[in-house]
Order: sequence, then C-alpha cells, then structure tokens
Amino acid sequence: MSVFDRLKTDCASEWAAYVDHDFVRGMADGSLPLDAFRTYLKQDYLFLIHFSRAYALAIYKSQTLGDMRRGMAGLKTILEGEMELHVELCAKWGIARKELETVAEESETLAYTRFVLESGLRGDLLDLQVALAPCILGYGEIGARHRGVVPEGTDGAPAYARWFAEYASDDYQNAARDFCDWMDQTASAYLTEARYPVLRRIFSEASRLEADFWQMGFKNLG
Ligand SMILES: Cc1ncc(C[n+]2csc(CCO)c2C)c(N)n1
Repeated sequence: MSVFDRLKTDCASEWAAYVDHDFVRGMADGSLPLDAFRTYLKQDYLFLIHFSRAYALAIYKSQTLGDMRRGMAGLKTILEGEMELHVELCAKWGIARKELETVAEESETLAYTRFVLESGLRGDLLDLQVALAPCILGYGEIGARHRGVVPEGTDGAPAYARWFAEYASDDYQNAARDFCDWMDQTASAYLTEARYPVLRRIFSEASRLEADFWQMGFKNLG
C-alpha cells in the first residue's frame, strides 16, 4: 500500500469533504456561479506563488541530488505550466497578469499556503511531501473522476471543462503518479511508525484547508 493510500484511508472523512466538495460538484454539473470560480482562480494564483516556494523548500530539504532534481522539475511545472492556465483563463475575463499578482490575499489562502511551508520548515522532506500531497494528488483524483463530464450551456461550463481537462490530462496524471512514487521513496528512507501520527495530522489538516479553500470561492457572492 502506498503512503498516500494509507493516509487517505486514515483521513477518509477529511478527504471526502475535500474531493467531493460542493464547489467541485458545481463545476462538474456546470451550476457553479462563475463569480465563485473567478474568486477561486485569483486566489489560486497567489496559492501557486507560495506553492512554488514550497517546492523550492523541497530542494533545500533534499538529501540527494535525485530529490533536488525532482523538486526542481515540480517547481518548473508550476512556474511555467500551471500558472499559465490561470493567466489564460483570467485573460478571457479581462483580468491581467499584473492584477493577479496584486490581488489581496484571503485568510484561507494565507492559512493553507503558510501551513504547507511551516510543515516543511519544521520537518524534513517527508513532512513537506505529506503537506503537498492533498494538493497534488487530490486534484489528480478530481480531474480523473470528472474527465469530460461538464454539460454545456452555463456561463462557466467552458472554463470548468478546461479546468478538469488540465488535471485529467495524461501529463498531469503521470506527474501525480510520479509524486506518489517519490513520496513512497522518501518514506522508505525516513518513515517510522513512531512518526506516522504526525504525518497523518499534517495530511488531515492540509485536506481540511483544501476544503476551506473551495469554500472561500462562495464568499462575497452577491
Ligand atoms: C488550492 C489548490 N490546491 C491544489 C492545486 C493543484 N496544484 C497546485 S501546485 C500543483 C502541482 C504542480 O502542478 C498542483 C496540482 C491548486 N492549483 N490549488
């Protein structure tokens, strides 16, 4: 069993609240108000900036050159790939890159990103990977589950379909699998039963903060 499967099984309710959140269901059936998605996407741009810092921290926390290279590849994927999806979708609604970078940070964004960074600063590479796992592997599950199912006809449907397609893509699914293998490899070097409860706590908190991040999208809806 992978470390991810074990953590997911032990945090089943937090995991379900995250991956089956109303926000995700709303994207899947097209009923999510577009303003909720815009709020999410703008905050997610800030999230990705801090997530890049977390990957940079993974390089710093690496004990091997192989780990450093994997960290660098993850950092490159975010800075050069995923952030461009946001810029592309936001450009369609007249939100410029500069505006994305100057958006005021919501407390949910602040809480989640700084929690991930703190988990890595306090701990080792495994703690950091476990804090990153709900993000990377949760979006992989969501993408795979809702591949090509958004019905047409609502304002947000094209953006939601594009969003799911990104995370359902072979590239993304392979990257998620690689991350899972990387975490298993680190666990085989560093995981002991004595430290497992701490890792479970990190995974559980990060999953809860992911659900809060979806919920944030519903704030300030008119
Ligand atoms: C709140 C939130 N959680 C997860 C992701 C997904 N994500 C962020 S970085 C990364 C790995 C490199 O692509 C992935 C998949 C997101 N965008 N926003």
